Amino acid sequence: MTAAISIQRLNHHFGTGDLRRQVLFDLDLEVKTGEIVLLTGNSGSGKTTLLTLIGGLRSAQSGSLRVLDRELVGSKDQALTVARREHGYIFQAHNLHGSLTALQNVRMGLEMRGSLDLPEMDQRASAILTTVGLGDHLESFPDQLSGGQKQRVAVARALVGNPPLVLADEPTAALDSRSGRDVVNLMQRLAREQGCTILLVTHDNRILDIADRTLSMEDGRLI
Ligand SMILES: Nc1ncnc2c1ncn2[C@@H]1O[C@H](COP(=O)(O)OP(=O)(O)OP(=O)(O)O)[C@@H](O)[C@H]1O
Repeated sequence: MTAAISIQRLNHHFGTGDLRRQVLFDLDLEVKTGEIVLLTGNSGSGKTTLLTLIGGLRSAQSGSLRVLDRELVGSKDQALTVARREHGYIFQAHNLHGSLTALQNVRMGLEMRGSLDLPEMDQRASAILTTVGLGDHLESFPDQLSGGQKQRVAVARALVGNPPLVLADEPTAALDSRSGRDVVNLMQRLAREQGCTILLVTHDNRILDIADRTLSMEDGRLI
């Protein structure tokens, strides 16, 4: 299997001058295509920083960071924008648009790609919402949905475009154990069906069993 993510000697600093501080130290990591990898570690250990670098949400400074066969260290903003379109993101605070229905929120996951017409986008959005158990809530607005339902909309939006890589930052943190379990089971099932790679940051011990591999970070290092 080829690597979806390949990292060598990755370092990262925040700030400049006297305030410059190193937060990631000499990371090496390979994640294979189709692998589900969980990333755990104490608060402040660097998990989110690593996830945002892999996702092209911030610029990688040194070492090598290859994601889906694209080198991100030294990449221009434009190349990072192109890279970002290939990933699905799921965040703790689901980031749904309050003025859009569940269907319209999920459709946004396809609109960025720009290759499908409206009826086809609606059909795919509605199909994946049905898969996540929200077929009866296509026209619901986020504030008409429970936390678990909103998170399932966010999962549907991240996965609707069949991204080869899904990055998730504490997707279950705001959920009770039953909803959290539903959300990760769903991610796992869709990942297996679509063959995508998942990297998931979590403090949630209840979901460790979905992983092919669990990594831990401490003070900016992978241990
Ligand atoms: N934009 C920033 N500017 C300066 N320092 C930052 C910035 N973002 C994060 N840091 C620092 O980098 C370190 C790693 O933070 P990061 O958010 O990656 O940790 P984390 O493991 O995801 O923590 P948590 O589990 O609390 O989300 C912390 O010391 C944090 O204070």
